[in-house]
Amino acid sequence: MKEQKALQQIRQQIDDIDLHIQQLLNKRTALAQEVAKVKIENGESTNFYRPDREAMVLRTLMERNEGPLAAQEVARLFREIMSACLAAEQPLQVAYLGPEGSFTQAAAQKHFGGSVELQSVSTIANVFRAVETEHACYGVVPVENSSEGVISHTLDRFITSPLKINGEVTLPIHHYLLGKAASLQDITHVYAHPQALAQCRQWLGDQLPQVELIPLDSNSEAAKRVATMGASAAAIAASNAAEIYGLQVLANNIEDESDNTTRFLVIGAKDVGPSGVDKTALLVATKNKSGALQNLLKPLAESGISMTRIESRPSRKGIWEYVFFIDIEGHIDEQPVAEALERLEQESSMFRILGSYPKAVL
Ligand SMILES: C=C(O[C@@H]1C=C(C(=O)O)C=C[C@H]1O)C(=O)O
Repeated sequence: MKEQKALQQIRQQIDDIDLHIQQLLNKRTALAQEVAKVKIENGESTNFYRPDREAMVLRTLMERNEGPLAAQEVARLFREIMSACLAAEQPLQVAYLGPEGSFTQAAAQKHFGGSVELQSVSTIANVFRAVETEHACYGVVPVENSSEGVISHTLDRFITSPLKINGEVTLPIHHYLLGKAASLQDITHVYAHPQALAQCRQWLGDQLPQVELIPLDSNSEAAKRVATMGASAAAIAASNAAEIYGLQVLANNIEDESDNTTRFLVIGAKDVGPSGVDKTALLVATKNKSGALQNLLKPLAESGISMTRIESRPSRKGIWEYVFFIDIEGHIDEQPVAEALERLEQESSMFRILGSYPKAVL
């Protein structure tokens, strides 16, 4: 009886707080709508998304958090609040490498929250096209995996696309073997994206040494296909693909590296302002790979700008032997970065800034 009363009192307090939270959320939404009005008055387009501002809001929340809610949880909740506020200004269309249930969809959701309109697109090239043709405001594509390296399809599209990098998302990746087989012995074919096949190479070699491995455009495409096939077919995909396509989980966490992580890029048509903790991606070419590369990178080293990644790819244009994808820390609007890049540009035969964007917060 006493316990019941105590619970009742606590729940009354929770109800009161919920009322306040709800009123405050509606006030916050109304203010976001006011921001939208001001943006329209200033002649901005109806794309109100500001990744720099959102990153700043999330970082501030995490820094000042005193618990008992974990900072990561607070950020996740506010990610959703901002997503809802933005949708109340104007819903965003975001194209991602599908089909439904793909890791890229999970990355898009993690970055934009649940209130955006997600559009499933069949290839990386089509994600770029959807944004280039303004069928979507933003796109999300995978760019590198911690165990398998770079996704060259994505990098190669930047050589010809005018789009900018507006953000990054990192996602821990766990692979599942999905299908209808009663036992692993019944499986003769395994379908998946080449990256997933590579990330599970050892497990497949140990557990299914005889099967034929068939590469497809995406893991969820593999799950979708396997759903129409007999019990000898299996797919490697994310766990949520099992539910979406009505398949059984035959084995879980089959990736060879337990800390397997994929990094995704958010692409858009516009530049993003500085958020205080940013990265800049460059596309640079030299005529002579070995000698010129050192000169190219000297301005960065001399300005103390840290380079977080360099990747070389064949230029595909014939004029240059190689192009380099370089990631550095800092935003192009910061003076030391701008100065170093000006010098770097002088050393290169082609130079493009693919975008300055906030470092992933979540
Ligand atoms: C409200 C704004 O618009 C959007 C919504 C935001 C929010 O809910 O805090 C932040 C940035 C924008 O994506 C704004 O620009 O401040």
